[in-house]
This record gives sequence, C-alpha cells and structure tokens, in this order.
Amino acid sequence: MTIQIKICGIRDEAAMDAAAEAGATHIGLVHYEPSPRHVTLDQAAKLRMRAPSSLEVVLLLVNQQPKETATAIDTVKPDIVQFHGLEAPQWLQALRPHVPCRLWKALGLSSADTLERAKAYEGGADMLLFDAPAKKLPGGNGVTFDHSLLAGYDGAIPYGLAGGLDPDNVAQAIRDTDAVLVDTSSGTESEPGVKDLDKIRAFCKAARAA
Ligand SMILES: O=C(O)c1ccccc1N[C@@H]1O[C@H](COP(=O)(O)O)[C@@H](O)[C@H]1O
Repeated sequence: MTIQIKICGIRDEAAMDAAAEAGATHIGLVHYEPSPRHVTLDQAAKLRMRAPSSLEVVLLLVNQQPKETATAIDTVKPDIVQFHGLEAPQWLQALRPHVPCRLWKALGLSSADTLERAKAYEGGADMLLFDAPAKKLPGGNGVTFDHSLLAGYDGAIPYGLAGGLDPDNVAQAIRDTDAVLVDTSSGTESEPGVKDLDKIRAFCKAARAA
C-alpha cells in the first residue's frame, strides 16, 4: 500500500508547491484562530483554488457551529474537512449527507478506551486521525504518543497517524502501524507557523521510502 502524506498548516503557495513536488497527497489548511497556522477563509479559498490537481485539500476546523461549518465549506470548497475538536459522532453523521466533501475525525489517543470510542464514528467519518491528546492546542503541538496502542484498533474506519511526526521518525511510525496516511504540522516547520521547505521534502522522502 502506498502511504498517503499530509502536510498540515500550509499558509502560502511556496509551501504548497513544495509539498506537491515532494509527493505529498494532501495539504491541510488550519482555520482556527488560536493556532499559529491559522488562515482566514479567504486565504484558504485562494490556496485551494491554486492547489495543484495532485493534492487533496483538507480544511481543519475545531468545534465550529453548524452555520460556521457550512460557511467554511461553501467558501473554501475543500475535498475533506478534518474535525479536530470535540465533535460528536452524531454531528458528523448528521452533516455528512449535506456536504460535498469527505469528513475526517481526529482523536487524541492515550488509552484503549479511545479506540472503542472511535468506532462510534462509523457512518460519519471517512477516516480517523489518531493524534496525541490535546495540550495547549487541540493538535499541532508536535507531541508523539505511544503507537503500540494502535495494535488494539479493530474498527472498520481506516486511520491516519498524526502527532509529532517529523522526517526522522515518520518511517518507523509507518512500519509500526497500519496507518494509511501520515500527517505532520510542527515537524516540517522552522518555527510555529513557518514551513521549512527542506523539512517538507525530507518528510515526504522518508515516508515514501518506508
Ligand atoms: O496545526 C495546528 O495548529 C492545529 C491546531 C488545532 C488542531 C489541530 C492542529 N493540527 C493538527 O494536529 C496534528 C498534529 O500536529 P503536529 O504534527 O503534532 O504538530 C495534525 O493532524 C495537524 O493537522
């Protein structure tokens, strides 16, 4: 299986193009004001329009109300929305028939309980994204978690892996898990919110070679 690669926290075209050229399959646009990677809906829409056709565009939202979610999707027209807050399974199930994009749900993983809770997203989420538990931000903290917990996942929804992945640890993470996608934000930056194009290239190279 070819691993899918998401570079999250993209804020400009240079980083987006570097990701595409390096073989990333997805870019993430974070619409969440407390994040150093926040982009407005207009900025996100412009990047979306200019995205190379090889990239799927993921819009990241955190605990948005239904009206704001609908406005965000209408404005940006992402391929996928990644919900990275406390969004309930019922919320995704109710939304899914009404939106022209796929839905992902991120879950902070610290115990086997979360793996059971994840199953409730069947019918709502097209993919789960297992991340380290929330800290200051709900995600994007550059923190890894115990990947061996994922051996206990027997749900039907495919999962991606996030949390502290970088060019040095991504290959091992791919080998250790059944993730279909790896996702990085902090691990491809020179400082919070500033992408490092060489790290993007190194991350994609390491993930593709794993
Ligand atoms: O990147 C952010 O700023 C962010 C803010 C709020 C929620 C999620 C966020 N990012 C996502 O978090 C994970 C892990 O990021 P990191 O590699 O550990 O920095 C990833 O899915 C990002 O898409």
